[in-house]
Amino acid sequence: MSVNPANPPRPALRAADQEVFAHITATHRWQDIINKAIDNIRDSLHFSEIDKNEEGKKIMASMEELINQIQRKDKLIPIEDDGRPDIISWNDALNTYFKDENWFTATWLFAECYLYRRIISIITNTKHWQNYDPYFRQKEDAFRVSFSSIIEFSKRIDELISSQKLKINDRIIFYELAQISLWGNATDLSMLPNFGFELYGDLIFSDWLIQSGYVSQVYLHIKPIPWFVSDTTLDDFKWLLKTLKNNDFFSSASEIEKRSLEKLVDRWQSYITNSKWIITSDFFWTSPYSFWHLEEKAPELYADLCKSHLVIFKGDLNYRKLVYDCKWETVTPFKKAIGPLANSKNAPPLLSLRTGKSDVFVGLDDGVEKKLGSDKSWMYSGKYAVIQFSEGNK
Ligand SMILES: O=P(O)(O)OC[C@H]1O[C@](O)(CO)[C@@H](O)[C@@H]1O
Repeated sequence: MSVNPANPPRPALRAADQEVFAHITATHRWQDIINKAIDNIRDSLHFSEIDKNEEGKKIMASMEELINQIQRKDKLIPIEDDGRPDIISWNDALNTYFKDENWFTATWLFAECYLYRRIISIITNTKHWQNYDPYFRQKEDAFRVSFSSIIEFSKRIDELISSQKLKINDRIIFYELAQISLWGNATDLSMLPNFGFELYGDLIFSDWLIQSGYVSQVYLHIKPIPWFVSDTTLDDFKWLLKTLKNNDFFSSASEIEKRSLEKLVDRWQSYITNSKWIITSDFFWTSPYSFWHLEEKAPELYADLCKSHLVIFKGDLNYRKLVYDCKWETVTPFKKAIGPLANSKNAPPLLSLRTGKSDVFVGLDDGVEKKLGSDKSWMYSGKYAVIQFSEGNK
């Protein structure tokens, strides 16, 4: 049988397997995430907006029903059409590969992506809440607690840029910024914040890459819908730039600090105006498919990525999609585990920055797994990270 979403190259991770982290996410984490979204909607109800409130209450009821479906281990049902362009492909994948499966027997990758897509369908199918982001409040709170690091980095980037102009310590700076970008992703919004600092850290890194002259353009691939709580949407991106210039938000910052933030945002906005930063989005990123299917399912996106000198994948979900979220031996070479993305014609050079938050690691040296012990929580604790590279096949 060919490799497909129900038949990954190695046995799939499934929530039904009580030994794996997938099980914990399906039995606890998903419900926490939905409950927080329900709380956010409840807090957004406003006494004067009767129609909107009624709809909000219906959304909350549908989300509660979603929790019940998970707890009862119901079969996965088609996603209600919400008019978004990916709905047909989603339901095709469901019917083709997971028709009689439930939340626990389907592959973890499919079931988890399906959960986030179901949430968005509930919200989109309304009049007053269509563009509501059920995770925005967590993202905003996360940003607030990163306040001092944000200010610190706006000052530091200026210094980095001037030291770069003197061509000092390039390698060290690159290494440090890549690490900030990597560890900014160490936690999850269901536990601790990551959006606030993660996106900011990634933009600081992109800024330096442009300023250093190492790259002339950066494509930032964002999500077309709210996704896995902390993932960045276009609204998040705009909000970040606006908020960095918001004197009220940063009211306790000194004048010098405010000026450094303003300078930073002005530069970032000029990158957008001058097409040095290109913000782009594709529904493939919020599809249930592993990146093994990138070329087949999103040929134009794949062709665009192939033009890049380096494609950087950030985060745990991207890693799971790169390696097909299955039970590889930890010593499996990274390039083997990413399959076609390493060896298809024109495959681009690719770098993965990932802190471990799920049950899959590849590319480890012999003996490393043994050293880390039989308790497999090291894989998903967020304590360990991998930086892995494939030179592609140009
Ligand atoms: O934001 P990231 O790093 O992609 O993390 C998402 C990951 O977090 C988890 O939800 C587990 O905490 C995984 O299911 C998923 O792979």
